[in-house]
Amino acid sequence: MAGLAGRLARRWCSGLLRSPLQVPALGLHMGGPAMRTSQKDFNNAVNQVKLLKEDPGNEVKLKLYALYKQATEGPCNVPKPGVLDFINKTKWDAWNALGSLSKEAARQNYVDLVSRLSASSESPSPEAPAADRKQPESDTLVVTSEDGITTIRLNRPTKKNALTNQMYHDIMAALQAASKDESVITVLTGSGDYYCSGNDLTNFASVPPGGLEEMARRGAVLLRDFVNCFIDFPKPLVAVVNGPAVGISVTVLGLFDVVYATDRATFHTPFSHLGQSPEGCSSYTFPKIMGSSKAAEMLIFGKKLTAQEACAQGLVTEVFPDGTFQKEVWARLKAYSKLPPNTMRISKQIIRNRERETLHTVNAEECRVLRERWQSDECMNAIASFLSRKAKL
Ligand SMILES: CCCCC/C=C/CC(=O)SCCNC(=O)CCNC(=O)[C@H](O)C(C)(C)COP(=O)(O)OP(=O)(O)OC[C@H]1O[C@@H](n2cnc3c(N)ncnc32)[C@H](O)[C@@H]1OP(=O)(O)O
Repeated sequence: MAGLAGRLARRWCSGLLRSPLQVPALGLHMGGPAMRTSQKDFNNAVNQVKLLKEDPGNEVKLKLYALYKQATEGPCNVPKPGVLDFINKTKWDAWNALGSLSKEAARQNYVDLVSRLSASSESPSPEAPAADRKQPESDTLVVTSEDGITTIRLNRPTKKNALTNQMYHDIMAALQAASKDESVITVLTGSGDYYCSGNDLTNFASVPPGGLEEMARRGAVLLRDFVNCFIDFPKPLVAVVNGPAVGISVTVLGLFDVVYATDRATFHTPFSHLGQSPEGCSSYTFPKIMGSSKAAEMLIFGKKLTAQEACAQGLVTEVFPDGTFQKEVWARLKAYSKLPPNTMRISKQIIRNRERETLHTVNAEECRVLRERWQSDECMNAIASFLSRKAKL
């Protein structure tokens, strides 16, 4: 499943390549001073776009759209679409960002861009990174099993391992499989410089036919099922936090048995900034782990903890220098994986079982509250700000 903005953008961008940008036909009035780019060059470039062999990606299509509008209509002169009209707002932002660029310069830029795209689509370099090409969904999670350890690796480093809807499903399936496989320890970790940047905010951009209400209902069901998998996981569960962690990737840590972190990691739950409320049972586990006032500072005010602070508060088991993190942690986990599996499982059960029912109740309540939050103006505005690149943490 693709995210909201991505999907919306893809939908209009694909139309954009089929018909000349879904804007008025090219009966252009391009008089004025001598131009380096003739109307014929420009018309040719518009036609050439439709013949590109490779999809140039959404960013480029957005650039083409904006240049086309500027070249044909001049500076953006239409009212800004509403905050929830994501597609048109993204297009408007791109056009508006060209400011007072002249029609002539926009035409030239458009022709230059198309000519670069045509050249690269004629001679593709296999070594060139396919930045705009979408990875198959299955690549965003990599599951391996070795030395008695099943490792579930978030593998979307270019998006800081933000969790798409598909990834929630894949992680649930991986946990189900790991609970039954031969391994004795299960590890969750990330690829690249981040552990995980939390929920992919574009998940909220795909508003289904039932509207915001239906989107919030589906989100709450998915979140509840996802967190339940952590509550019920029967074997020792270890987080190897290889970098900064945000949102839901932090809150579920309270349901892990052990959390190892690089000293580069940070722990951030910016729910108030996003008009959202705590999940992952953190409204229960965090006060229990670190005391209610420290938990409030994280969950209400969004205080970001360093790895050392998170360790001092009991959320992290141990912090390692980044240079030796992987080596030290995996050596230790390999040694632990030689311990008797049944004994470890039984010990986990006796530690966790007492509060399992409570955790399910907490999870259900947090999802109920979030379902309402996701329909609030505060939340929608925060997400729209992020999607329009105006805000980040
Ligand atoms: C089923 C629903 C369940 C819902 C459960 C609810 C969970 C709540 C949460 O998880 S709340 C937390 C949500 N996360 C965020 O708010 C983080 C948003 N991201 C950022 O603020 C920043 O990206 C950053 C601080 C994580 C990293 O900043 P940096 O400058 O180092 O890197 P970039 O911003 O350039 O990021 C690289 C690209 O990755 C995209 N990206 C990063 N995080 C997310 C995200 N959470 N959602 C969507 N996209 C994300 C970012 O947009 C860049 O993409 P681009 O290269 O295409 O521009």
